Amino acid sequence: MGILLIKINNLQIPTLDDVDFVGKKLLVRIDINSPVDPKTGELLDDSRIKAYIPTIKELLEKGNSIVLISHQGRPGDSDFISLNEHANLLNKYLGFNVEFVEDVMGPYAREKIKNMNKGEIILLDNVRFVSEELIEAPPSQHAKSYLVRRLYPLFEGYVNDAFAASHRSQASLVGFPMLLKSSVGRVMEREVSALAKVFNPEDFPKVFVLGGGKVLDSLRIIENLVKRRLADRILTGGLIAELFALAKGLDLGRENMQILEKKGLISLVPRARRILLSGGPIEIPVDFKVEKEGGKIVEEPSNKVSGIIKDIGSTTMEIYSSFIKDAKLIVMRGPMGVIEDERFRDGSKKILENALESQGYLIIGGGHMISMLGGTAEVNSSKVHVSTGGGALLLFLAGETLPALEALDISSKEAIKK
Ligand SMILES: Nc1ncnc2c1ncn2[C@@H]1O[C@H](COP(=O)(O)OP(=O)(O)O)[C@@H](O)[C@H]1O
Ligand SMILES: O=C(OP(=O)(O)O)[C@H](O)COP(=O)(O)O
Repeated sequence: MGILLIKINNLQIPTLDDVDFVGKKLLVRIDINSPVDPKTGELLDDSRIKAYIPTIKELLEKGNSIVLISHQGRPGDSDFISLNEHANLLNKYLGFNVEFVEDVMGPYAREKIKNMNKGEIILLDNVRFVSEELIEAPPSQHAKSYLVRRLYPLFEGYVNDAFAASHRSQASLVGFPMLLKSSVGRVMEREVSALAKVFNPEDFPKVFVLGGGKVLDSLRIIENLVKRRLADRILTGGLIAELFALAKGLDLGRENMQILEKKGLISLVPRARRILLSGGPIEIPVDFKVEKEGGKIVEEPSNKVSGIIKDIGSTTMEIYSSFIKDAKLIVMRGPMGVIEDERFRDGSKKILENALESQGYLIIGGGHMISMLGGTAEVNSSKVHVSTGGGALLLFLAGETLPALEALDISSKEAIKK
């Protein structure tokens, strides 16, 4: 092994400078999971796709042939789609042909991989089409999965560049490093080194703005932040705000309750209440923008909600903006509302504008909020870190060990046996 290992939380993780990936056939786990328009099925943002171009180019320039593997969405959701469109975008940004293989581990995919020539590149289809991928299990168990056993013998090395998925202990993230020589790619390397530099737990006040739809992840994140006293204020939006509103005893009306129930979120109310009782600095919206029967859009105070909640209201925007203005460090993940609908983008837009104008350092993550940046070219990189991660970013900042990084650490220590 080489010498440029990244050291975090006592883990030692090899980078591409530590491994001899030259002229090899490599499996490269990326995370190009992107927001999707539920009406048209089109990708709403391609920043995660663009982020991988340097890693891919570097590996190809070193004479490797590479097979890209990624997930997209979750079964049952409207963004659970094939990676066909992603392949077209990779083609466009790389400037040469990425072959899209509409299969993950079947005979067709394996044959294609076996017959690859040096310098060729394949994108496999959505790895979550294989049900084993969705199981959260330790690396040793995933190393025995069909997915890993079918694919690993075809490769000479594994690169994990999927920072945004590194909080998942899933087969394509933790299984392969148990059997193949492994390293992180440039995206993962950039994220962990940049975040270690810009996130100073001593900075004060630290404001976290957490919205979006992944409520279970957000609860886990908030529990960590509160336990380690890392946040001075946690401003909630999206579905997580609704959960904390219920935990504070607010009545959100029959329709919102039905929506939350359908998503299985009501059972999380006691957990949210425990966070509040332990003194968690949680702020909830004082008003919401709601859609009433017949499609009328109005703002309603949080204690008198009757329509379906779709965004934060304008008084909340003002209050949240004042907290953001005074912050030394702002961490933002997940939109304030249903941003796929133009009528409910204002809350996220206003909060983001204020964060970009503030004197504080801004760390922003999660595909949906990043899509609101409209291309990161204009962002001042000395004041803003645009992360490819959302949940992974927050858990990393909150001090959790991420399973995919842990697997690479185990892999590097076991390398001698490979
Ligand atoms: N009040 C709300 N009700 C339902 N869905 C919401 C609400 N607010 C935000 N969302 C949804 O949350 C989703 C984004 O959440 P998430 O995937 O957690 O964010 P990110 O991709 O940025 O990490 C969007 O599809 C958005 O429509
Ligand atoms: O988009 C992702 O996470 P994020 O919404 O927290 O940024 C990752 O691709 C992980 O996806 P998952 O949360 O369905 O495991």
